[in-house]
Amino acid sequence: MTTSTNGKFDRKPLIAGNWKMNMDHVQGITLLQKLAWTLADAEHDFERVEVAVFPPFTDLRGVQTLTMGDNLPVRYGAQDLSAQDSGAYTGEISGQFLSRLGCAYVLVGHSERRALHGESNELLATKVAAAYRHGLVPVLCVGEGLQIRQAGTHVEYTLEQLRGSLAGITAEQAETLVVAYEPVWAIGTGEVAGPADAQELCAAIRTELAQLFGDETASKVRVLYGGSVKASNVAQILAERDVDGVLVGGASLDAAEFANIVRFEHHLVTD
Ligand SMILES: O=C[C@H](O)COP(=O)(O)O
Repeated sequence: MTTSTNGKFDRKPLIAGNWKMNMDHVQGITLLQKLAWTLADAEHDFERVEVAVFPPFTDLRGVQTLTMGDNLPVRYGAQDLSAQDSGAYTGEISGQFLSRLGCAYVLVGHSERRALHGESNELLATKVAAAYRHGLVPVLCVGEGLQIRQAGTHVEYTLEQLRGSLAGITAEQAETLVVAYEPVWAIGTGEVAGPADAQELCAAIRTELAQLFGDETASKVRVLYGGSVKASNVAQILAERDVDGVLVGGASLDAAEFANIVRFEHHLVTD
């Protein structure tokens, strides 16, 4: 995109779909084909707005096949990875395997993994390091629950997650980092954070990144918002200065809806 005075448009918007534990390998292919056709019909410019999907592990080989060559420039990643590289870790998936399957990204520390699998900031820092070791870009998820939001400590809580989960990474590694701010109270609930709420936290995250890694690095990091994003609310959220994209759950399972989210700039023109 072209340069703007605030620098936002130096960062290519990223529209990411997290399929969670939905879509088996056959359904996943069908969904991605529908998305491809819809975006092709709309002549979507993937150079302008990047599209990525995060299917279940078992879908990744099929997604790789479908996106090979230049036919479908959708990028993809896994929803988690092991902190280890190989060995006796039954049930774990190495970043090395993901890399060999053509993954560009990997989600790290999604709130569902933090809550359901007890993933701590300390563990997540080792997963972030593993992602970089294997050439994957981590999409680090942070965000507060309802009680913390109601207590008014959401900014400090989220920044603590950020600092803890990035412990040990270098400024050079951080340049490619993606952070997703996802308030837990807005995930799958239909409750969407207002654009001003999203901006407040995304800006606070960028300021913290600047303190950790310097202004230049922080200006390159893409900070996404996630939580009940739909085609009807995405344009307002992405109009905010520090929001560089969205991480979409439920609405990414519907090809037409997700394609409309990808085409958010058209809503800006027509809304
Ligand atoms: O990873 C995606 C988020 O958990 C948001 O999910 P949602 O769009 O269904 O609220």
